[in-house]
Amino acid sequence: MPASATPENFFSSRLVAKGSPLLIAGPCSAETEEQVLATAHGLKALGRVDLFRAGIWKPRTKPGGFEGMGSVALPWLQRVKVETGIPTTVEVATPRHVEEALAHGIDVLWIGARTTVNPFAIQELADALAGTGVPVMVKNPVNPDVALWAGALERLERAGITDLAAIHRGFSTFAPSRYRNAPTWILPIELKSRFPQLPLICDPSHIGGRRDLLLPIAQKALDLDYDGLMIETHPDPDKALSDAAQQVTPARLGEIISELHFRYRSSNNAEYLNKAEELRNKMDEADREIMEGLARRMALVGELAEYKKENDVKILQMDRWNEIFESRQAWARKLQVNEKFIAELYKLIHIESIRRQTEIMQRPD
Ligand SMILES: O=C(O)C(=O)C[C@]1(C(=O)O)C=C[C@@H](O)C=C1
Repeated sequence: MPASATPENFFSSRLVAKGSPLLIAGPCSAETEEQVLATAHGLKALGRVDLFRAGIWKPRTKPGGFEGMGSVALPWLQRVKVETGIPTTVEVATPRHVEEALAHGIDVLWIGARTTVNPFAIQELADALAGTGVPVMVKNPVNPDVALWAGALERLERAGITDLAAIHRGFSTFAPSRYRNAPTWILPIELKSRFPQLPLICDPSHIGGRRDLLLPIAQKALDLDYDGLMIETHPDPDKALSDAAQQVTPARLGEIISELHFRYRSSNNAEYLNKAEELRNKMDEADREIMEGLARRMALVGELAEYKKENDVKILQMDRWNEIFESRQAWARKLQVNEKFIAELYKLIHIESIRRQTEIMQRPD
């Protein structure tokens, strides 16, 4: 997938040159020329912003909200680049957006979560982008579907757009959550394992939806080896026309960045390497024991299934299952293992046990 670092590759070359995560910042929406320039100069003063973002065309959930200033705001971004030297990025959702953004010298484009879900829209964008050589960032689709995210990246790559990055902005969910969009970290990790060279950027503003969550989310992303952060900033966040609760001033962004702890991928310290290896060996042993325990359990399930079959007894035993489900969580509490994790693990074990028993019950004698 996406090309490895070449000098003209926007993301990789900046990452290599900087040696630390990329920082993308700017307002959720461009509202006025003054607001855009005030934000940009505030960010310039931090001295570490790599890319200035602003929403020009805003896909809103409900009609009647602020839908962005549209093309009139593009010259404001041109001024940002001239006055601060920071390259700019906007969200594009249609071929017309691509054309207008490129005509105004926008350096990088991003595709939003509501567009990534739609392969027709992505294909139209890929066709419009073909041959432009413009760097593109692809946000995750709103629904937790890593294949759609990967599919969008592949469509762009097939159109010859190889200067790509992915943005993790969280996923919609019905379940109550402290987040605006559930991070579901396992999905970006899955994307990373499919495309190891692809820069991965976290958008804590859309995941958290609240200023106080920016720091912990950004820290977690850095600890998960993300390559960059995109954080919304506004000179007067409470008065922002969109997403007021999640925006921070450029000065606050500076504080957040200084509070972040930048860790290393690994260490050359011999003592660390020895100790890590020793602990990993012990973890290998623990995993082998877990596996042996699971194999023993599944063999017992098989024996029980044969016996049930002989005696015409059903697979599902709700009382026994409830007892197991409760008692294993109690054991977890006692052993200080995360109860929710054990609950999820036992749901999987139950499903596997049922699958195994079904196989035995339905096997012709
Ligand atoms: O105890 C049983 O009857 C089983 O079938 C075993 C088992 C389990 O794996 O623990 C599986 C299915 C039942 O719903 C309850 C428990």
